[in-house]
Amino acid sequence: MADAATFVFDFDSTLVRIETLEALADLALAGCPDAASIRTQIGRLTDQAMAGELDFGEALRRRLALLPLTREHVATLAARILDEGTPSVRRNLAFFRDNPGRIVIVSGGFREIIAPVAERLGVSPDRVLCNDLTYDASGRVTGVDGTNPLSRAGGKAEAIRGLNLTGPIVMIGDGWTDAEVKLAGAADRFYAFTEVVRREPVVAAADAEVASMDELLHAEGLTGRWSYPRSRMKILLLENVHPAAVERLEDAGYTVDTVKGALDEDELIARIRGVHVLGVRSKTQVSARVLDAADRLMAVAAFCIGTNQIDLAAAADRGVAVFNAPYSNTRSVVELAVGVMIALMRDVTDKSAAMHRGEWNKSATGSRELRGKTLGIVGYGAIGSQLSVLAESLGMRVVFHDLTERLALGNARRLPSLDVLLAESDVVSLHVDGRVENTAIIGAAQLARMKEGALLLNLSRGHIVDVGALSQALGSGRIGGAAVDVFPEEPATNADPFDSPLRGLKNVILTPHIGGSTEEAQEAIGEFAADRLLAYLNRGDTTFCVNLPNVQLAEVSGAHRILHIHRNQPGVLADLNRALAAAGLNILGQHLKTDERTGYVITDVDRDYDPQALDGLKTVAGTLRFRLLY
Ligand SMILES: NC(=O)C1=CN([C@@H]2O[C@H](COP(=O)(O)OP(=O)(O)OC[C@H]3O[C@@H](n4cnc5c(N)ncnc54)[C@H](O)[C@@H]3O)[C@@H](O)[C@H]2O)C=CC1
Ligand SMILES: O=C(O)CCC(=O)C(=O)O
Repeated sequence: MADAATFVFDFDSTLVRIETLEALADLALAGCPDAASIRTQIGRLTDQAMAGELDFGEALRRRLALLPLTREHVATLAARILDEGTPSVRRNLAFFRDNPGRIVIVSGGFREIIAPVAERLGVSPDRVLCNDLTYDASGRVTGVDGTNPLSRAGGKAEAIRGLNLTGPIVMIGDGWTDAEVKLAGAADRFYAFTEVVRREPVVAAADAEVASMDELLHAEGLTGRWSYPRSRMKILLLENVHPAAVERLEDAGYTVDTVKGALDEDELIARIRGVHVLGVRSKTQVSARVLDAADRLMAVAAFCIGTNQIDLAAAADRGVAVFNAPYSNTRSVVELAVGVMIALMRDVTDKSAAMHRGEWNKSATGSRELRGKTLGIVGYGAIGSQLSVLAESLGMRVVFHDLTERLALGNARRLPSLDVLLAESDVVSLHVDGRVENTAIIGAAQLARMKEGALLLNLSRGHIVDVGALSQALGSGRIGGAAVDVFPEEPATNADPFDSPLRGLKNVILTPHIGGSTEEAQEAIGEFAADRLLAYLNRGDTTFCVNLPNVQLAEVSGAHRILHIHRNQPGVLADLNRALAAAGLNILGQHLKTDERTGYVITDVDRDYDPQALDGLKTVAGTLRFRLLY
């Protein structure tokens, strides 16, 4: 049988996320007046050596000579070096512990610092190849042991050869001295490790680049902490999603790309290949055509409440989960609705505009209080019912109409139809969702049923109102004023122009779809939606998913998890379990949840199985998507 590969790891910026010598310089130079200039010189020498521009041994000697380094400084760094582990190495300690005979550490760094890390990783001292510092009688560092090949240029290749390893040798590191090992013929493969630092010449000289231990193990066909390297999973976030989301997703190890504005269908089709997760807000249309072009897509997140911009059924039919943030901007919309109601009642915006033109018009005519007026809320969901509470506390009477049964809060009264509500209300506020059937539910006929001079608010979706009819009703004075935040056609970015028949009308407040645009709401949405995505990607949890059955799941522990999304048709679970049994997989736990369209089966199995056995599961009739998680 062929010998298994030996993995030879560099230390600085590979197994740990620091450059040892720079950390020692920080300690040795604390309080030194020339610290900044010495540090700059040391940093430059390190970079030159790592990029292959300066002989390594020469750079090491020059750097040590610049430093008043003592045994205490070295001991201080050694005491805290375990805290400096590279994140993906810390995640994959099991790989090191399970393969003690296959790991070597080779470094131009120093034994006192490397030893604690080697011990934690289970690497025996004879497989730790590094420099030994020399000290004078007072404990000051004088240099390194010059007989050690690692104190010289090309020393890594020589040191590795000295081990007389059999089988393939795989070198992993971030620096030029690591690339040299392969160039000198002392390694069969060289991976440029770029989790901590990415050096172009090193990447260019490598057989492949790996941005984490997970990618390395995946590239070498080995089992790591995760079933798939997260850094290879591409997340594309459009429409200026809050940085809190980017941070959360990147911290979890995923690769995130952002785009400031919305993309149109063709632009999105051009960008979607290779994307595993797409994040949008209200403007990007995720159509069946887009989903067809998506070859890797697993999930879409609407970083907002509305999901009418996403073809939910088409996504479900392709096994793509869709999430939103149903409550994170609710309060912001409600506060804006209250604000514009007061502003319309008091004609604030027209009066303010007149003042800016230098006109003083102090008059109470047409200005009214909210107190005692009737607010008609159309759509008594999260926003509508929250508005109901605030409006009552301002002294308004609240009536509402909803298609489904809703709990009337406070003294709010449910009305049997939209028409009755329109006839009773002094202010009508629309908070229905953006389903296609709601197109133009407020048109000329409905406006004609409203009280003379009543106010209309639309902070839901643009297509709900026929804006041509509204413009006529406002122009004729039939409707006393309107506040409109959403439009049938909205510019894709802030740089694009806006037009509407509502422009220039008296007592009309137009806002650029900012109902949910507060700092608080955007941050909360970013965090919530990112957490939902992570729960789905990392453990298969579909809580709050709007197009697949919701299943709440704990972290996978001591098992492998098989996620199977299928068309809801007879016999799928039986077929799946037959396939699991045929593959000899031992089931530890299983959940099935279905809706009228789709089924979702989660099966936790013993880790001990032949991975090829899983192929049979993908062929179960009705399968839409299959995923393995651990
Ligand atoms: N302007 C903005 O920035 C924002 C706008 N929105 C919009 O507000 C909408 C509502 O949000 P939520 O209250 O959280 O949604 P929700 O789903 O909790 O409530 C919507 C309610 O409308 C009802 N409904 C639907 N069609 C109806 C109809 N024709 N007649 C009567 N009732 C109807 C539903 O039964 C439901 O109770 C969102 O779907 C979104 O389109 C949401 C957030 C920010
Ligand atoms: O500002 C946004 O992203 C859209 C807000 C919105 O309309 C929603 O949450 O549904």
